[in-house]
Formats: sequence, C-alpha cells, structure tokens
Amino acid sequence: MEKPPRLLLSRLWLQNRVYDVTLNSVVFAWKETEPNKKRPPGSSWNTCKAAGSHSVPVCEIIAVQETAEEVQKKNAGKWHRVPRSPEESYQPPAFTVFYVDRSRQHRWRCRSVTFHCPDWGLCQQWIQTIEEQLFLLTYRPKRLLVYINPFGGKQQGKRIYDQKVAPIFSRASISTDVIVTERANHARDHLKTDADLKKYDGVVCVGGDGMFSEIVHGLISRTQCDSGVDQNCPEETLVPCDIRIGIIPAGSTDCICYATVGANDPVTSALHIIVGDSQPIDVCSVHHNNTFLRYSVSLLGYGFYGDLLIDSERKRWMGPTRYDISGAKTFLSHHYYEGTVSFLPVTDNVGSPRDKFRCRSGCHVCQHSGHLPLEEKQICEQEEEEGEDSVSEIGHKDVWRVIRGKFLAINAVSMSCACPRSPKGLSPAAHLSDGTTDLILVHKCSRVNFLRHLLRHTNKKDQFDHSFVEVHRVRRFRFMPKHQEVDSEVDSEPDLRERGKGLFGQICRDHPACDCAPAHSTWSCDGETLPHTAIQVSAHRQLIKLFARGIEEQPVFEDSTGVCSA
Ligand SMILES: Nc1ncnc2c1ncn2[C@@H]1O[C@H](COP(=O)(O)OP(=O)(O)OP(=O)(O)O)[C@@H](O)[C@H]1O
Repeated sequence: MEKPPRLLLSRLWLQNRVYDVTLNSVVFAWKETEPNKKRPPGSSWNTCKAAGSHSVPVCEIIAVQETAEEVQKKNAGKWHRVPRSPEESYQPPAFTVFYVDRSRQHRWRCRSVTFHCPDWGLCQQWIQTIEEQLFLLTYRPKRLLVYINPFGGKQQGKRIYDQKVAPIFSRASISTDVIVTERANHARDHLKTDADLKKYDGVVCVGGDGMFSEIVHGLISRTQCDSGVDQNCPEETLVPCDIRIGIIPAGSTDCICYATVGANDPVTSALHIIVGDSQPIDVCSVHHNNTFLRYSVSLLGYGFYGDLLIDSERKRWMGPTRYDISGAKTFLSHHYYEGTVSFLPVTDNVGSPRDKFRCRSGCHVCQHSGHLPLEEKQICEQEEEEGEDSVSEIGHKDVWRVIRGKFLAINAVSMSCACPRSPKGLSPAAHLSDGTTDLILVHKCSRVNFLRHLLRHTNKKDQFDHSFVEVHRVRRFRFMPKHQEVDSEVDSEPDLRERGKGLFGQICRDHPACDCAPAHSTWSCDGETLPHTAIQVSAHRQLIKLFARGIEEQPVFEDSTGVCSA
C-alpha cells in the first residue's frame, strides 16, 4: 500500500537524546538517531531510559499540548538537579503528545511523550499540525451527555467518573453535560422525552448493566417514537439509533462492557469513547402478544437464570455475593419447567454457536451475516407434534421449529455474556452484531449432569457437548409455558375455563405451601424480571452502537520505556 505523504519531519530532543520525529496522516513516529548525543544546554530533567523507536497511529492520539515547565519537570520524574544559573534553568520549548497505550488484558492507558524543540516556531508547527490531523477525525465525539448512577455497584460511580474519566475527557477537549440520577429510570425517562439529543455526539452511562439497559431503552424508544414506529408490534422493523453509547463500568455486573471491550476498566472505556470507536450491537425485542415488554442485549433466561434473579433480588442487601448464594440455592432446588419453544433458525449466517473462533474486533461473521431483511424471507410455520424432549428435524429454509419438553433452563444469549466469573461466557461463539441470538435449551437432567454443564462455563470444555443441551442460532423465537397452553385451550371453551381454573391449575399456582414444583419460572431479561412467561422474541441486527471496537486480538506490547504514564 502506498505510504501517505509525510507532513513533518524534525530532529527533536526526548529526554536528552535526539530523535527523528515524523508525522503523516496515519502515523506519528519517533526514532532515536544519535544514541550518544547529550541533552541540549539547560535541560536537566532526564531520568528515564531512552527508547529506540516508537509509532502511534494518529487515530490513537488523545491530544497534543504545549508543555508547561511544571509538566516537563513532572515528566522528568523526581531526580532532577537544581539549576545553578538562569541559562541552565532554561527550558527549551516543548510539546507533549498524549496517546493510547495497550496494557495487559485489553486495558488501555493514556501515556504521554514530551519533545523539546530548538525554537518556538517549530514547536508551534508541530502542535498545530497534529491538532489539524486530530480535527480531521470527525467520528470522534466532541460533546457527550453523561448519566451517573451514584448507587450502582459499590456506589463509586461518581468518584470513578470524577477522578478517572473526567480528567481524560477534558484533556481530549470533550465537553460534557453530567446528570447524576436521582431515581431508577431517571436516565431512561430523560432520554425518552427531555434530552436534546441533537446537541450530543454520544450518551455515556456510568454504572452497571442495569443502568446500561435504562439508556438502551430510553434511546431505542426515543428513536422509534421520532420515526413513527410502533414498538408494540412484534413484526415491526425497528429504526437503528444514530447516537453512540459509552459504558463506564461502575456496577456489580458489567457484562456488556466486558464483552465489548474485553475489560471492566473505566480508563479503558473512556479512551475507547475519546478515539470515537463504534461497535454495532444486536438487540432483541421481547413481546407478550401485541404488547412490548423489554429489550435485551445480553441474556434472556428462563428457569435457572430466571429463578436465580428472583432469589438474588430478595438478597440485594448482601451485595455481589448474593449471586453466589442464590446460584447455589437455585441449583439445589433443581426445578424444571414444561413448555413449548418455537424458533426460526438462521440459514444465512456464516457462523454457528459451536464454532471454535470467537467474535473479535472487525469480526467477519458480523459483517457478512443477516443482510436479508426479515420480511423478505418466506416464513412458513410448520409445527411438529412430537414426543417430549424430542427435536424436530426439518431440513428446509426459514421454517419454524418447535420443541416441547421439560427444561431446566432456556437461555437466549445475544452476545457471549463473558465476564470475569465466566471468561468464555454462556455462548462463547455468540456474535455482537450478526442479527441473531443463541438459543440454549437445557433439558431436564440429573443434578450431577446439570452441574457438569454449569462448570463448563468456567473451563475450556465445550459446554454444549452434552446430550441434554442443545443450542440453535436463531432470529426469532417464542415460548409458551405448559400451564398457559392448557389455559388457552381451556379459554376456547368457556365452561371448561371456569371449571378448570377453579379446580386445579390455580390451586398449585397460588399456593406456595403446596409441595409440588412451580408451574412456571420467570424470565430474566438483562437482569430485570418480565411480567409474562409467554413471550415472542425478535433479534434486530445492529440496532444500537457502542463506543467500543469488540475485543481486540492479542494486544501488541511495545517497549514504552522513555515515556511517562499520564
Ligand atoms: N439514583 C438512583 N437510585 C436508585 N436506583 C437507580 C438510580 N439510578 C439508577 N438506578 C437503578 O439502579 C439499578 C442498578 O444499577 P446499575 O446497573 O448501575 O448497578 P449494578 O450494581 O450493577 O446493578 P445490578 O445489581 O443490576 O447488577 C438500575 O437498574 C437503575 O435503573
């Protein structure tokens, strides 16, 4: 590929050594030229070892600024000699470039490097030229609307933002309007109706997955409302949101941040926002008949995860340990639930849930899957009457498949749901933006087998390689719990309905003291419970965009000796 033309080349000083510093529209680079040449007269601040050569993509430069004397001294570290004369205390003009540096485990840090110039003119030329290049990066946000949940996670949201994020936003000349939420759904309601979104290049949420879900609901609802789309209609094609969302992790569960960036680290997330990353994300809409219930971007779980959520909500006072305790309790209760799952498997997707490769930055599956709009597909419903726990085998395209059975868990996973506790996630090969969700059905099995399945979330073994587990990549699915199937059959005959309700069904459902297993579980939708168990779910390809780039492949570590962390 042709190299872009050089914009500047100068011989500058970096910590007593001479470097050839170059800039083109793509790369800012510096290379040591005269290893033995000493510092310019008057400079006395060197302590760091000189580096060989470095390069930083221009798109990862955070800012450039003229370097004040204090900054020079600070950058030089604590060992600097007291100047003996005014000449010796002379500081040659300098500029500092702040840029992204990759650290371990997908963390990013803001580093800086200060160059000394022979004269002010050259120093100003460097600053101006770099600023001009940054100005051309029009996809970078300049104005952000920030919502902080002061009560998320360990209640550190405000401190995290003020101490770790606000200083780097200000260094990158990003202006912000900050709203500290005063109640649950404050951010959602503000986005839905009041926020003047035209003023902003992005919305940032400081909190956990619950807070992120508020932002998603506010933005999607606002976009549909502005475009005249009826969210209550399950068949509607939703309009994608223009404005990007940034997540500064400050909750007890930060699964969305982890799955889209690879780390739960506020500074890393802030830097992804500053460089203007954009990662499209699929969203599932959940309906009950013709009523919209919620959107889901991560886990929609019935059975094990639904029960776990209900129990953990009662134990909120315990903090994050509640998930372990509720997990153990739900596992021991070993409830299974009967019902019918119908789903529309994808046929035009280049990936599968059993793939070995993972969705990573620039994923080709996300780029090439699901281009056919739903309505263009010929959808014919073909229900198979089968025995319990059996799977229909219909070979042709775009046909709904139906499975009746007893399930310990039904999970629909729109992204891997990887988190520090489960580094591979519930569906390791799920994709962020291929327009699908991975439907995982765990059929009734022994406790030991179920434990074996759960343990595979934490180790390297294929968690779907069990006879009682099946996984399908789907575009849509429906679930009907068995007791409602009975109800709807009974509904059609009014006499029976009265008798049936009075006699059996209602007794078991309404009396917790009754020793029989519960008739139904509850859906957990990204950590919130749904009021209905009979639901229809549709995956919407790339409905929202995050300030993220997906998890990067193995980060490249460069020797960054000679530059100081900001
Ligand atoms: N000011 C507020 N007061 C009370 N609740 C709030 C406030 N602001 C936001 N919330 C709600 O708090 C819930 C949890 O917030 P968040 O996701 O930030 O933290 P979390 O500790 O990770 O939560 P979770 O327990 O869901 O994992 C969200 O569902 C949000 O609606």
